[in-house]
Amino acid sequence: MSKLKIAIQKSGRLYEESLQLLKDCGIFVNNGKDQLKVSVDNFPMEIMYLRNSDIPQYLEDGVVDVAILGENLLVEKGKNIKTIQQLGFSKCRVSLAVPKEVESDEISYFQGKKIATSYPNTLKNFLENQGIVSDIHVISGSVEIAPNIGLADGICDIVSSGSTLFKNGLRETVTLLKSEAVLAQTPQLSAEKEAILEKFVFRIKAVLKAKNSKYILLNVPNEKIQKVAGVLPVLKSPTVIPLAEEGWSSIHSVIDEERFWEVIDELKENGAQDILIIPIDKMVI
Ligand SMILES: Nc1ncnc2c1ncn2[C@@H]1O[C@H](COP(=O)(O)OP(=O)(O)OP(=O)(O)O)[C@@H](O)[C@H]1O
Ligand SMILES: O=P(O)(O)OC[C@H]1O[C@H](OP(=O)(O)OP(=O)(O)O)[C@H](O)[C@@H]1O
Ligand SMILES: [Mg+2]
Repeated sequence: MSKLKIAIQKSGRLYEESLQLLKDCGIFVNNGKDQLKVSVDNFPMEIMYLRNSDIPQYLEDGVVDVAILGENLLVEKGKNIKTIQQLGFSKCRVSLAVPKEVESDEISYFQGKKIATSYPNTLKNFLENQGIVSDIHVISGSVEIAPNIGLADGICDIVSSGSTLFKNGLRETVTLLKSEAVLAQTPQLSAEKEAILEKFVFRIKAVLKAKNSKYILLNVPNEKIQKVAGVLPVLKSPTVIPLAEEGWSSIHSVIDEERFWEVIDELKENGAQDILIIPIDKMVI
């Protein structure tokens, strides 16, 4: 029987959460990461631990079937690779930054300037579209140090919290793109592997949906059920269960975590009491 070969990052920003996602999907990995290729007992899958930056090539060549990698890398490598699913972690952006003394926020600042980056293709395409000609200097890491050591006038690199820029006396000016971890696939998959992938993606969707949703329980006087239920953004319609105390009911529903904070005051104003919010493990709808 076929196994779906999945590449995940060997170590780095994506490693922990990629493994956690597999675990949440009920896929239990047998060995530690010292082995570069490991099998799975309870799902037709084989895991390869690779460098994030090598993964696009492996996908294009069909050496691996699917992979979890940073979306920004697919843009950089420009490969013919299909993104199947956004995974919601390792969120970052690729941005231009300048020494904090530079006043300009404009892309025109970079005209004729030297820019250090690990993402030359992304930068080159962006500058071309903007009609800016710069001298791109490629370095593979610690890009933020470049302006301080006189290597460049600015940089183009990954920014998340912005603390690396801050510590190095730099300031983000222009965002080229936003990125997060994605599940991507090789151009050609056998029907058998497609079927395994479909099961895998089904599980991922259930996990992601559950992460963003919460189970909500609240008590309400019967005459206010309609009003409170009207405030709740529900899946279908809320479950209403009578309480032992006459004239009161318990309403159960599922709510987007973000929406909860939006509607909490409205729920209370409309008579909801004893509100409980509970995490959901998996959600299949
Ligand atoms: N500070 C950050 N915050 C959030 N996501 C990040 C951050 N830095 C990088 N990423 C994302 O995680 C991915 C992996 O980054 P990481 O620095 O671990 O590896 P890498 O340097 O790209 O590659 P390799 O595995 O080849 O050494 C990046 O492609 C990007 O999408
Ligand atoms: O905005 P921040 O939250 O500070 O994150 C941005 C930093 O994170 C990444 O480096 P990483 O720590 O992955 O080191 P690396 O260069 O060795 O990959 C990136 O290259 C930036 O330097
Ligand atoms: Mg990095």
